[in-house]
Amino acid sequence: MSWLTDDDDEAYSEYDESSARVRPNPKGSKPRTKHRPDHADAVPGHVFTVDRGRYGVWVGEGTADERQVTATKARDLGRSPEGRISVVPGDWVDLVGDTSGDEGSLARIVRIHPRSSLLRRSADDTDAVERIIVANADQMLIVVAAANPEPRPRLVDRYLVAAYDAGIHPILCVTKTDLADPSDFLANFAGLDLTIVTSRSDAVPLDELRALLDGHTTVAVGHSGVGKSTLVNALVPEANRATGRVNDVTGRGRHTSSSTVSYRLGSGWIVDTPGVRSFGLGHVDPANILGAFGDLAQIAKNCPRGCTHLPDSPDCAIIEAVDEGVLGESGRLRLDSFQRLISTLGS
Ligand SMILES: Nc1nc2c(ncn2[C@@H]2O[C@H](COP(=O)(O)OP(=O)(O)OP(=O)(O)O)[C@@H](O)[C@H]2O)c(=O)[nH]1
Ligand SMILES: [Zn+2]
Repeated sequence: MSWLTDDDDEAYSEYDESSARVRPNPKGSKPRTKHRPDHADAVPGHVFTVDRGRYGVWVGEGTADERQVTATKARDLGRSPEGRISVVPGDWVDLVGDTSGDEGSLARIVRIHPRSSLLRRSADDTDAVERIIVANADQMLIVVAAANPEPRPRLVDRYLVAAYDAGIHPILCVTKTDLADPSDFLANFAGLDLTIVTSRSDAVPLDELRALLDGHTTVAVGHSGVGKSTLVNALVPEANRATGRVNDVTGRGRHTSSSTVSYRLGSGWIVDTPGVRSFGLGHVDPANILGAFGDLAQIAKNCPRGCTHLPDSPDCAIIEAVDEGVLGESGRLRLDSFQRLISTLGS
């Protein structure tokens, strides 16, 4: 299956929205950017936030010249045969114009460096139009509360699918463990390839989280009100993300943080996304979803060719294994998750 291979550009080519192509193996080939206007004086930078056509870019990171530059997108960057090109947090870009970072100065982004990953979502499952959330992330921190709001395994499944589809390693962080014991909820994810951390605001496991995040670009996702901002603020005090109160009646948080921002964390980055309420997967190839269910994928090797693994599939090895109790009750739940997701995508 192509999603498993590191060096398979073809698997990604249909998703290319731009001349800045996804290059799954960062150490592989040369940059493939087709449009190469000769901006010999361009300087590289790292996009940390985007706000209404203005891009916040770190330039000269780690040097005495380190500065934050505000930039726009050059017009020729916007004209690509494949369609509109978006620049997103996490992108490495080349800048021309006034790159001083002085008050009121404005630079222009003329190139996007090849991306090692792209995390996308569509508005809903039937919508193939996708939005890119972040580029170059290699980890996803899925934040979910043990209670208030109640954890939803299905939502986590969806994040997992998006992560695996993008080749990003998921970490599940359960917050508010002072309010409820997350064991039953976590049983849903037994056997999956993901790292699990538990947290409570009066005892955030900072050392554990920092060790997991250091050296990585980690995109933090989670439903509004789960305590993601609280977590980001604990990890990156200067982030100063707005934290909101969860409505006691509905369990829903207010939309308190609105733009995606990338913060430095040790030698890595944490990218905080605004309360993503919907996580449509209209752009995902159903064949890739099995990747989020490692134990099922293993068993699926014994399925008949072309097996959809849906309830009516004849001789499906996964269904048989679950019926025989090989994967226990949690295996049944995961098969259920998996089937729900592929049938949602197929409709
Ligand atoms: N009891 C308890 N409350 C928490 C914990 N973490 C966060 N909260 C509270 O939960 C509410 C929501 O926290 P936020 O950090 O704003 O949640 P968020 O996920 O960033 O929400 P948005 O900003 O809306 O995206 C706040 O009132 C927090 O004080 C925790 O571990 N335990
Ligand atoms: Zn099958």
